[in-house]
Amino acid sequence: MQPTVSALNLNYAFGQGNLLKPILTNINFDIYPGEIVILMGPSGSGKTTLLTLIGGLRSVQEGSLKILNQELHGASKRQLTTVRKQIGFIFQYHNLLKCLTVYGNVQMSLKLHSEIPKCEYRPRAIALLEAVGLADRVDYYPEKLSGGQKQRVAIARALVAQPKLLLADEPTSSLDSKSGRDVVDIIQRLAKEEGCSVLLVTHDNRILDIADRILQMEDGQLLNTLAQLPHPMERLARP
Ligand SMILES: Nc1ncnc2c1ncn2[C@@H]1O[C@H](COP(=O)(O)OP(=O)(O)OP(=O)(O)O)[C@@H](O)[C@H]1O
Repeated sequence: MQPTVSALNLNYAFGQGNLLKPILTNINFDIYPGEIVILMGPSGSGKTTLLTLIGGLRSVQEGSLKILNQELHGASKRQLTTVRKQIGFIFQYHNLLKCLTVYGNVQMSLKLHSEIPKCEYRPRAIALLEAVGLADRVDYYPEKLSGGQKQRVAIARALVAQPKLLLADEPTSSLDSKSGRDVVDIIQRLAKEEGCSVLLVTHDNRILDIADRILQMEDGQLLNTLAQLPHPMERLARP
């Protein structure tokens, strides 16, 4: 089984010369198809930086980072765009467009994919909105929705094009505990149904049970490295 994400000796720094500030040091890990991995660690330890590298939103400086078999180190803008299109993103604040309805926000993701025929936009978007429990809010504007409902629209938007990888940065931090629970339950259910790998950054201890694996980051290093972890096939084989 090919990993969805594969990081090898990955280093990253902000700044240059005397002001060089190492942020990520010798990061090694893999994420396999269908796995849900939670990334935890103190504020400033480098979690968001790692997530944005994986999402092709920053350039890899040193080491290897393969996403869906595409090496991001040295990748062209075009290659990065192609990789980004295959990833679903969910951020702390849903980032919905206020001027578009719920349907319009979800449909936007599909428009990035020229291979998806226009006639499929509506049925696909509605199916996802039903899956996140918002079938009756399709034509609403975001301002009429609660925080939890907005975040569920963001999930639908992230998953509607059936990405192989979902990156979520603090998806529950702006939500009360019940809405937060609903949001991660939906992420877990849809990810498993679609065989999508998930990397989720959180400080929220209440949602750790959805993880197949938890990675701890401290001062830009992963504490539990790949070498100490069982291979996913081994885990699956256990009773
Ligand atoms: N654009 C930037 N330029 C310089 N330093 C930065 C930049 N962005 C982040 N940093 C620094 O990099 C370090 C890691 O930041 P990062 O946002 O990845 O941490 P984090 O673990 O996600 O933190 P939090 O949990 O608070 O979101 C921090 O010390 C931060 O100040």
